[in-house]
Amino acid sequence: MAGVAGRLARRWCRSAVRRPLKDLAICPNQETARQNYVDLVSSLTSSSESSTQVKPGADRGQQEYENLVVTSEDGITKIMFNRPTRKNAISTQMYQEIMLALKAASKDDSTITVVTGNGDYYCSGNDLANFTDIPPGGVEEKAKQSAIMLRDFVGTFIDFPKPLVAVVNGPAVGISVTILGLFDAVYASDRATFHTPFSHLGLSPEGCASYTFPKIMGPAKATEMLIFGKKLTAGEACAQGLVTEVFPDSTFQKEVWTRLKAYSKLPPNSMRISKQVIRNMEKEKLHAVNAEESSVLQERWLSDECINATMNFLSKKAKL
Ligand SMILES: CCCCCC/C=C/C(=O)SCCNC(=O)CCNC(=O)[C@H](O)C(C)(C)COP(=O)(O)OP(=O)(O)OC[C@H]1O[C@@H](n2cnc3c(N)ncnc32)[C@H](O)[C@@H]1OP(=O)(O)O
Repeated sequence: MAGVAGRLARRWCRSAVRRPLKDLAICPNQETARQNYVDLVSSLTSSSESSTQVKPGADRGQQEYENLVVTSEDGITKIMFNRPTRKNAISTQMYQEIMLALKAASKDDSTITVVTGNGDYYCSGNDLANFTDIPPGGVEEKAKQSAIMLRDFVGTFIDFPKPLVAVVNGPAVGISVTILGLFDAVYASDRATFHTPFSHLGLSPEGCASYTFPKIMGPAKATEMLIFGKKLTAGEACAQGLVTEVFPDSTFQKEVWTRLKAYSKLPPNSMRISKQVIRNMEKEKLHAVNAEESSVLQERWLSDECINATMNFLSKKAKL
């Protein structure tokens, strides 16, 4: 395994050159109730003050990321996955970039944050080549590092303080589907599909889907997705409550962005506080679920079922 993995790693792994990223502090997401009240009243009573809190993107430079395009305009920060030739598969570096981009968005002056994909896919999930980059500590160490990264990655979505919207422009696979349960709205093109083939890959659910999916769609439908790997159309995902609304692909971008621009003009503090009210009771539970899922996956990654499925994909013997 180590020899094959090493050869595949050399073939697959990206250059070690990393573009430096600005060190971004995490914005405290728990203000005092008093401050929230003062902010909220200010935003509702003073339109001029509210507009200073939501500056359009003119004064914002575009942050440099290797695998994302992040822009901020009209009160909306857009985080776009940008590895279209890899169907926007999430590499190790990309997980880090997404976390940085979300942390930056959580404290910028936008009101809404949108996640979307560049090209024909929304995202094909975890980059299966991530597991070929074996550290000196071996596969056990790799599994441990991956579990920590996964827990941090999903935790960033759990804690995200503003309305978070997914604009699902095409097929979505794996972790890009499971974390949708942590978004506040999901708009999908009718070209999009939703696929979590964990059993096919010898894996188990992450992204808190083991908790959010049964809650959203009921245990029986969640089983079909998370255990049997049933791929849903956008219409099916909408009927089951995972997707907010489906649009024809021909008008998808225009319709969704028109709507989001209107929503972004709503008072930002009010939206943020409403999100807290809706989500905060669940946060502790979600972090516990995230920790448990990550720890179970740490074991799964070392299983023969998972290693064989990954090797089959990387050696071009299998696709979904
Ligand atoms: C480590 C931290 C956390 C891990 C969390 C656990 C996460 C779990 C998951 O996300 S499970 C889901 C994993 N994803 C997959 O299994 C998808 C694998 N990809 C495919 O089956 C297919 O590529 C496809 C169905 C998505 C698209 O098929 P097709 O339209 O025929 O395109 P290509 O296969 O030719 O794709 C183009 C190019 O991209 C490479 N690629 C696509 N997806 C991935 C991927 N997920 N990982 C690695 N590489 C991917 C594909 O191999 C092609 O490469 P090539 O041009 O042949 O070199």
